[in-house]
Amino acid sequence: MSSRLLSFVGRTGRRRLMSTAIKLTTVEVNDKTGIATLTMCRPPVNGQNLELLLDIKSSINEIKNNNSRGLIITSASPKVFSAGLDILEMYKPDQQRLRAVWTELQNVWCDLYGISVPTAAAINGHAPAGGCLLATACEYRVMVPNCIIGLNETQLGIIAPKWLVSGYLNILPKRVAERALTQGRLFTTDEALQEGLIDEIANSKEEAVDKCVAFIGTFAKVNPVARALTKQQFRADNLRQFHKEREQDVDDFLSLVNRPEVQKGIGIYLEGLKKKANKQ
Ligand SMILES: CC/C=C\C/C=C\C/C=C\C/C=C/C(=O)SCCNC(=O)CCNC(=O)[C@H](O)C(C)(C)COP(=O)(O)OP(=O)(O)OC[C@H]1O[C@@H](n2cnc3c(N)ncnc32)[C@H](O)[C@@H]1OP(=O)(O)O
Repeated sequence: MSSRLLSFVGRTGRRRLMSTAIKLTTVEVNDKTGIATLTMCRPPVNGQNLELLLDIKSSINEIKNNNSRGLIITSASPKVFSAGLDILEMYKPDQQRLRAVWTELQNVWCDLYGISVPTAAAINGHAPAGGCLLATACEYRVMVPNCIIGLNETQLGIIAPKWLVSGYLNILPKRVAERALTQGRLFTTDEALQEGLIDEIANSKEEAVDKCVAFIGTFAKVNPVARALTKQQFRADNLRQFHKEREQDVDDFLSLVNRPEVQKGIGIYLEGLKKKANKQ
């Protein structure tokens, strides 16, 4: 939950500031299907800052505890599923906050990757880097046309840690994953379908959600405990490895981001994003 200062003029005519709690995710459970939809709502691009990550984590936990039959993750933004980590969190960072950001990204990944109910991503817009991470943590992906998805870290001069790559390796053949990661390739929707990075294309967000619901529906007649244990068997090795390395991984991330050449690169990248946005 993030707090925002609202400014208003009170009865005395003085401007007052009021702090309100704003949730950056919503959870809606469909009464008929029992499926929960987790929607990210941090305009304009669902940049994963500390508050969004905390809210995603708490929404996943809410879904874990409310007996939902499945989880669909999507975005309230019309063009972007998630632009990945909020780069502002990494530029000239406050060290404690940066540590918390990476720890929460780890938490979101392991909670989403490890949840026992069926999961699907309705990718209703672009999903680079951390956006792709969320989608690949799920069991099924449906994406709208003319968007991009992938792990582009090497393009930014950084490397994606092993746990982040493991989602990719669950889906893509090793040869395709290695080439895509070393190139920092962003796949178009059509390319992603061709390579198997996504499972289906849908013409709208609504259709994407419907297709995710249909996927989750395929488990209706499967014993949920047997399903959950089977999913766990497939994912346990990656999770075990992640838990062994997670503390070292935070230290590695911090030392990488704090390197002067990486800070310089992030500054240039941010400038490029702003210039591009101003041209549009
Ligand atoms: C740099 C990282 C350094 C060290 C990390 C080390 C290891 C970590 C390894 C892996 C973990 C994951 C990392 C990440 O997720 S890094 C983030 C990577 N994300 C990107 O490269 C995406 C950048 N964004 C885009 O390509 C486009 O915005 C996008 C295709 C998503 C949408 O395009 P659209 O045309 O719809 O919007 P824009 O006009 O480009 O953007 C609008 C607005 O939003 C700002 N913006 C965009 N993306 C981000 C972001 N990730 N963080 C912060 N802000 C972002 C953009 O600047 C515009 O702002 P404004 O000018 O103020 O309107």
